[in-house]
Amino acid sequence: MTAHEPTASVRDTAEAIATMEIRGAATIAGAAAEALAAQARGIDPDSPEAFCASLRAAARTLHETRPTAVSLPNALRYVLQRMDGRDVETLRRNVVDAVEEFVDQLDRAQTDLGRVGANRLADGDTVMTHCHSTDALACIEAAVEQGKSISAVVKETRPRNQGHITAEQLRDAGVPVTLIVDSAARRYLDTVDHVVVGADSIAADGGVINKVGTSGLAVNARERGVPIMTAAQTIKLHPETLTGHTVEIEMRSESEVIDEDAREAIGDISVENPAFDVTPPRYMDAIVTEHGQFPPESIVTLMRELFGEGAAEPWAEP
Ligand SMILES: O=P(O)(O)OC[C@H]1O[C@H](OP(=O)(O)O)[C@H](O)[C@@H]1O
Repeated sequence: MTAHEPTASVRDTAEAIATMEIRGAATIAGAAAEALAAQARGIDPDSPEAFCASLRAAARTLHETRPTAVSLPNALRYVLQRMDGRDVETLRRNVVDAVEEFVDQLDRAQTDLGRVGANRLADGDTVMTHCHSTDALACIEAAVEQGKSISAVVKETRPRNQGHITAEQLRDAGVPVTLIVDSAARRYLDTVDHVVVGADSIAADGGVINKVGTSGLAVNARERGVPIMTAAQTIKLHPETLTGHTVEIEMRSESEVIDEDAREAIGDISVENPAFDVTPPRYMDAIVTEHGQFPPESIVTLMRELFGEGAAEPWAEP
């Protein structure tokens, strides 16, 4: 291994993110930051420049895994911007400290936004969920902690069925759960009081990029008069959209949609598997963050406050 190559720990984390063994925007961010700390601890470069080059290379490897959740580059940027010092030991300490600080903030932000989201829920409410979002769950769990009785209708969320994880975690929190197939969502909207989803990225115009199926759910919720909120800590804000960039939607393998036997039996068709979609701001009632709730159209104000006019690549040299 040359000094610039990622350590095994970075390669393992990158592999786990790409295969979705580690998944969910906030969890990916925490894992990527921890991998940078492991890289900082695990190398013995002969100069401060070599240390920095090695951390930047690790950041690139981690970034190349999945394209949509901006929490990943935001995490890398947070840590690398604090990579400061004239000697290797100082640089190492600063990176490790920045990672600890980042992970603390991640946990605190989720707790804080959970309380905000919980205030939107009333005692006796039934909520509908899509996919598995730790930010969305934080809102429901905080409502339960406030003493509210909450029930949930959980969409299974094909093709990877992350709804099963949501169902299990809500059951553990004492929330009665009804699991439904995705196509039953509109029927069950008549029985719910609120839809709560997470986000992988939020664009400057207030568009919410989340697990595919969110936009259809939001349109149906609006048609049924059911309020829908996105729970998203501010590391989900996508700074590059401030300067006109769009968010890349990850296309995943067709093997998640159809197994080999069925594929062979059907023959010559094409299969597509986009992992995310964009919900236009007009179909979302609120974005709930650790800084309070925002109408989607006003999220750009918070974005400018936190990121200025945009952001460079995480590995850009200062
Ligand atoms: O950060 P938290 O709220 O945990 O998750 C946010 C989002 O990340 C997930 O993506 P995937 O399952 O990694 O494709 C879902 O789309 C979920 O809403």
